[in-house]
Amino acid sequence: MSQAYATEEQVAVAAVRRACHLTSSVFNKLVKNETLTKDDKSPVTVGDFAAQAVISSILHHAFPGDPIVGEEDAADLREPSGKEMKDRIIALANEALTAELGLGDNESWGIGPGQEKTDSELLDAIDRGNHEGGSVGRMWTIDPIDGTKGFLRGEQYAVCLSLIVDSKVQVGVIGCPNLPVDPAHPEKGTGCIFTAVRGQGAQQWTLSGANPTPLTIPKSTPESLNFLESVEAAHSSHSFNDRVSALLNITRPPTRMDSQAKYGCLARGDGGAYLRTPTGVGYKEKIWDHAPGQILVEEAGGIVTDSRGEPLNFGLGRTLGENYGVIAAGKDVHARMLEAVQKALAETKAKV
Ligand SMILES: Nc1ncnc2c1ncn2[C@@H]1O[C@H](COP(=O)(O)O)[C@@H](O)[C@H]1OP(=O)(O)O
Ligand SMILES: [Mg+2]
Ligand SMILES: [Mg+2]
Ligand SMILES: [Mg+2]
Repeated sequence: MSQAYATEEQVAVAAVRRACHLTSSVFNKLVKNETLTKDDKSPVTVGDFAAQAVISSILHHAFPGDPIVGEEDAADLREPSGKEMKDRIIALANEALTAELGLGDNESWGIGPGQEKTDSELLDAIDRGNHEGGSVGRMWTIDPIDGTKGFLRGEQYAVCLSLIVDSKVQVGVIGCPNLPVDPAHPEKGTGCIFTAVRGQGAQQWTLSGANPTPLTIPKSTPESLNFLESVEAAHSSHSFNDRVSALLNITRPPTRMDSQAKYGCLARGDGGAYLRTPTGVGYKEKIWDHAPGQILVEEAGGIVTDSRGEPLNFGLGRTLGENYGVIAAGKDVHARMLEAVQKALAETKAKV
């Protein structure tokens, strides 16, 4: 008997790999009118839309009944003013979908030469990400470009996909085209895919889907430990992390990086711990921003909770509900970190 979720993992890797090639090739060709500002003031590019179209189209061919919770929607592209951008997105998505079959690919997933899709098929694929989420049944999450600000700076970003079943993440895939394969050996170049299947461990692959390496979070000491945190101070409080670092006697400076590449780095031992603290009231974390990272860290032997020590709840809808931040670390570090976070939170409350 084959292992649980073997096909889901294979399809997810194929989809993320095609989306990674698309986003990294589009970066060099991006022009000014190919980025929009969304209602929440965050940027979205032709790369985000086209990558969601590609992943969603592949999922629809492989698992037609599965709902999708995706970050983007095609409303702006259906407006007459969005025609130029839409045409570019359709061309990019079709180029990615019709590229030659690679390792593990199957043409029944709607990919390979000759498998062009129509405009309306691809816009519908983007909009199929409108599922409301919930606690029952299967659903996929797509973040076609996580860390769009990092992508636009030419720094880290990630193509993120997960399968959630009855609120529990079962498969997670994170593609990081700009991440060094091995930080100790820059000559090996960039581009990694991280995968995890519940109960089957975590792995790092090359972008072409070769050389899987199992990942385990190494043990840390205060001297070897450092934080992985957002570049954007508006996404996670840098000063709060500094206070937690001080409480833990951490001497190394934090590594700042956009996107769920941080979870990949934690899983392979590039940094000691991931800490994300709300910067104000109102922002709710999205499930697509943490589901693949959570399973990756857990399968690499770590723990992921919020600042109360509770597991993240992926069954509440498109968001994680009220925002209590995220703490992710190896088993030996997590309890100490939780204690320090709670102490720092109590200090903050005492001040106001
Ligand atoms: N105020 C906020 N607090 C926390 N995360 C945010 C906030 N605004 C946007 N984000 C999301 O944080 C994620 C990136 O995290 P990081 O900074 O750690 O890389 C993105 O998905 C980004 O959304 P978006 O995709 O809309 O840019
Ligand atoms: Mg994101
Ligand atoms: Mg995104
Ligand atoms: Mg975004």
